[in-house]
Amino acid sequence: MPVSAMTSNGKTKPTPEVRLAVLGRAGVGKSALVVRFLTRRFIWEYDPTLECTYKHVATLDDEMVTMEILDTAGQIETLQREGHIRWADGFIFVYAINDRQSFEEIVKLKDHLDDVKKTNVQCVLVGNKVDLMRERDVSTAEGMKLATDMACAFFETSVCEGSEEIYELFYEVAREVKRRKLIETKSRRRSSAAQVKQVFTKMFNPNKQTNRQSSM
Ligand SMILES: Nc1nc2c(ncn2[C@@H]2O[C@H](COP(=O)(O)OP(=O)(O)OP(=O)(O)O)[C@@H](O)[C@H]2O)c(=O)[nH]1
Repeated sequence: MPVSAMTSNGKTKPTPEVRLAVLGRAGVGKSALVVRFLTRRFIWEYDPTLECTYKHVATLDDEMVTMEILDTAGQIETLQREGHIRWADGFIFVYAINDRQSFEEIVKLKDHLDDVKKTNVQCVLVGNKVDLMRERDVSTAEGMKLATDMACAFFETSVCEGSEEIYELFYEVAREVKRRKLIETKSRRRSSAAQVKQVFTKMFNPNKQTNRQSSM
């Protein structure tokens, strides 16, 4: 059921919804990241095969927003992943800094996303497990470079240590999605207002076009 917020004139309006999907190779810490964001707690083990969607109401820039967060499983069929991509408005790409393959997989995931969405999407890139510094296999500079190529923000996190970036990154992508939706709504309204104007012009000035043609 959609969540509602009370407006200043006493009416209720549904809060905008932002759907986020968390993508990345198995074992990079996607479930841990989502659970840390929602509960501020770290749980060491999760069922790797489980996919979960969570609903979370947050206050973003003085407005309530309902966030739906899909924690995907690392190993899934392409068709299933396409379904996730179509469902979501924004994406959190996660790799582990001690797992080079997980970093390389991000490029493939982003390409797949671009193929399915065929439009610019809001996303962030996350290099997790920075507490395992000695096992580091992907440098911060490489992460930053990839984020620049993907035109998105970059965060390094340690979900087990609970770095503040975890909260920031969810809000960053939700804020971007909200902004895009607002722009889309405005331009939709503008184009339907233009259509209405055109209909009225035709109804009340049926000869307008003819006159213009004859005066040429
Ligand atoms: N050291 C360390 N371990 C972490 C961190 N985040 C997650 N882990 C551990 O990494 C393992 C995998 O974490 P998950 O959250 O299950 O990873 P996942 O990406 O959801 O994996 P799948 O569900 O298989 O796709 C678990 O043992 C976590 O405890 C972190 O920041 N540091």
